[in-house]
Amino acid sequence: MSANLPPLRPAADLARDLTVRAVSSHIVDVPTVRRHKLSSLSVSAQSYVIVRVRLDNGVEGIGEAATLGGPRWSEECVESIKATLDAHLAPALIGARADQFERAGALLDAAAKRNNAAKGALESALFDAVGRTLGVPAAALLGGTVRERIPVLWTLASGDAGQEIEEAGQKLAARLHDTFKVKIGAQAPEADLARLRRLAVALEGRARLIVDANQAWDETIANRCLPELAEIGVRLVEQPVPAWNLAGLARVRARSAVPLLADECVFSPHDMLAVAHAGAADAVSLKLVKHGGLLGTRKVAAVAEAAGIGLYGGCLLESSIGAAAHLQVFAGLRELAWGCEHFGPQILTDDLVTEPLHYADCHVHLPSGPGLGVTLDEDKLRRYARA
Ligand SMILES: O=C(O)C[C@H]1C=CC(=O)O1
Ligand SMILES: [Mn+2]
Repeated sequence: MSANLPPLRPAADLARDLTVRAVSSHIVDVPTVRRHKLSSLSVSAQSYVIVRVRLDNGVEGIGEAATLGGPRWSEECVESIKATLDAHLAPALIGARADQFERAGALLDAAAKRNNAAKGALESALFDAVGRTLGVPAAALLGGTVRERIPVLWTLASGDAGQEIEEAGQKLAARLHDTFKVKIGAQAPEADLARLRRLAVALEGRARLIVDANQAWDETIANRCLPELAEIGVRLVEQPVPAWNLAGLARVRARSAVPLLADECVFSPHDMLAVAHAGAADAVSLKLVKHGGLLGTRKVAAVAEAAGIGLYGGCLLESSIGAAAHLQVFAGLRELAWGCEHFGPQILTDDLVTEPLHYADCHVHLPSGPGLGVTLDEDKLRRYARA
């Protein structure tokens, strides 16, 4: 053996080092810079559960479960996530090997049905801890990267066209974003169409627009509005009808000149397969909170890829912790045709990490450090932790 190489460590040593020793979780509430209005909810603060996993080797990994408006975007809220983590998911992982990600997933699935946001946070923390131990980014543990930065859009969601035009103008001027997702469905369809027309005229030639109805419309309204959205120049329409109505979504898609993006109707790989079979979408929004972690996100992406359905890097307004976990997955997907929407860290008045994600030239950059690539700021955690 060369004198320069460190001696190989016995496998048993490494296994013991990587054993999960402790898991803890904290609820935090971080204010947003302005009110963010979706079809069925509105928030002025984002609530997360921050999960910390400590290994036998002393290394700590972090993960984040995001929610939007309590249990109104999906069924999980920070209170239920923390309770499930503390009582069921964490005990299932204590003593397990952190680097056996697939096995850890099976243990979590055996301990609790669904609860995908909670599982996603815990699995993120495992990837972070193992990556930090080995000195490699989580993306390397998933097969490596094909890109180091990703186009990132900004969401306009105050509901006030004047404010939204001004906000988009600022983002364009700073070269932070040139694509905007407009949240619709909180008001009558005609009012949203008028708002979109104003935005399209004000931003013409400078920006691309997509819309997200968050399940607000029925099939009839969708069929009535989609031709007008096409005329306005909207590039993509996200979840126009309820998640349960796949057949309706497929019928809307058959008549639509604008591509459709599946969001709330795709949590599991089985959901993705059903969307593919129904021909209900052109693209899918990938999110850790829906797919239960980095591996689950890869599985949903693989089904979409097999069906020729495009990939879009979705978010739930995560801080830099949750956003970084997403970027570790997105960086390794061969095609990410629709870019991503991880603007979350920028809509918060403050972040939870020592060095927030880097945004420039309408892209968000994959952080370069080991694990998730970001470091928890203990002071911030204390400041925003719920009493
Ligand atoms: O897409 C959603 O439904 C959730 C979220 C993501 C961006 C945003 O503004 O809301
Ligand atoms: Mn959506």
